[in-house]
Amino acid sequence: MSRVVVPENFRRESELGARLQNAERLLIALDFDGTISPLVARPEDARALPATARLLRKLDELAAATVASARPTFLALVSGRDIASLQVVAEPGEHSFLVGSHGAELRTPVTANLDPAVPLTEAQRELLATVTEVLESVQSKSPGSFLEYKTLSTVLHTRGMGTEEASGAVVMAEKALASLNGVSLNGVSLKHGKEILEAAVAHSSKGEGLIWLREQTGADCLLFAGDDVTDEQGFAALKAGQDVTVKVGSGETIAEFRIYGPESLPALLQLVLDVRS
Ligand SMILES: O=P(O)(O)OC[C@H]1O[C@H](O[C@H]2O[C@H](CO)[C@@H](O)[C@H](O)[C@H]2O)[C@H](O)[C@@H](O)[C@@H]1O
Repeated sequence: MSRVVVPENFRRESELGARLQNAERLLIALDFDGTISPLVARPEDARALPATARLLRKLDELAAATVASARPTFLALVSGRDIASLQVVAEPGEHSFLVGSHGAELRTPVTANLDPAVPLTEAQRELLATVTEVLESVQSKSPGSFLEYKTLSTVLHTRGMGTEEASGAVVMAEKALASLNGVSLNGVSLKHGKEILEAAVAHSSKGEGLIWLREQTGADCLLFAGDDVTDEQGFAALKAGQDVTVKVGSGETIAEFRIYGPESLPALLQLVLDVRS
């Protein structure tokens, strides 16, 4: 069971603080929607809470200042969004690593601002067009739903619909995809998230993204905070008792610690700055 840490207690949570302080090479990896930003009706309207945005800028500066030192602190955003969308809504600093599309897109600070376009194979392009057509048909029969078009996936959003209508739309989409004639769905990864169903043409996970980040940074302690079901694969890839896993908000989790929501994140980031600056 994860331990709830309320902001006022961070300083007394000696174990959490000690791991962050004692790490030689620390990496702070944060999910975006539901962690850095509160969840909102439209994906394009999501933004970091002002206090979080300010502290992320400070952590990005800390990353720049310590990168060549014996005790670096690295920062990464690890999102289900594609990197092009993440750059717009998260406005990441120049010294941050970016993991987009649930681990399928990987950028170091040096490559983060290069062309975000991901080359798709012809087969992926065709498959994405096919699943998108299916989801468009479902969406047209599901008032209140809408689609989000991403580099490697299409997402059916049901936020704002009634609970029954929303689960009906998701089931309809799953059935329609499963009954596609003559199309192999081996290349499709279906991901359930918070009031979304995503059909991706790349198989990747946040766990793979975090393993890549550890290789890139040589971090001996990695803090990962996330709110969604896809973040559980990230928690699973980390080392119990050495790394720090933080579930943001309610819901089942394998994370060791839990905070109430995005509004509690600034206190955690401030603790990181206090023990690492
Ligand atoms: O890994 P994340 O950075 O948390 O991205 C996961 C998905 O986030 C977005 O959807 C969620 O946030 C939306 C805006 O707050 C909300 O409307 C939606 O209901 C949430 O599921 C994003 O739109 C997806 O593409 C990401 O995969």
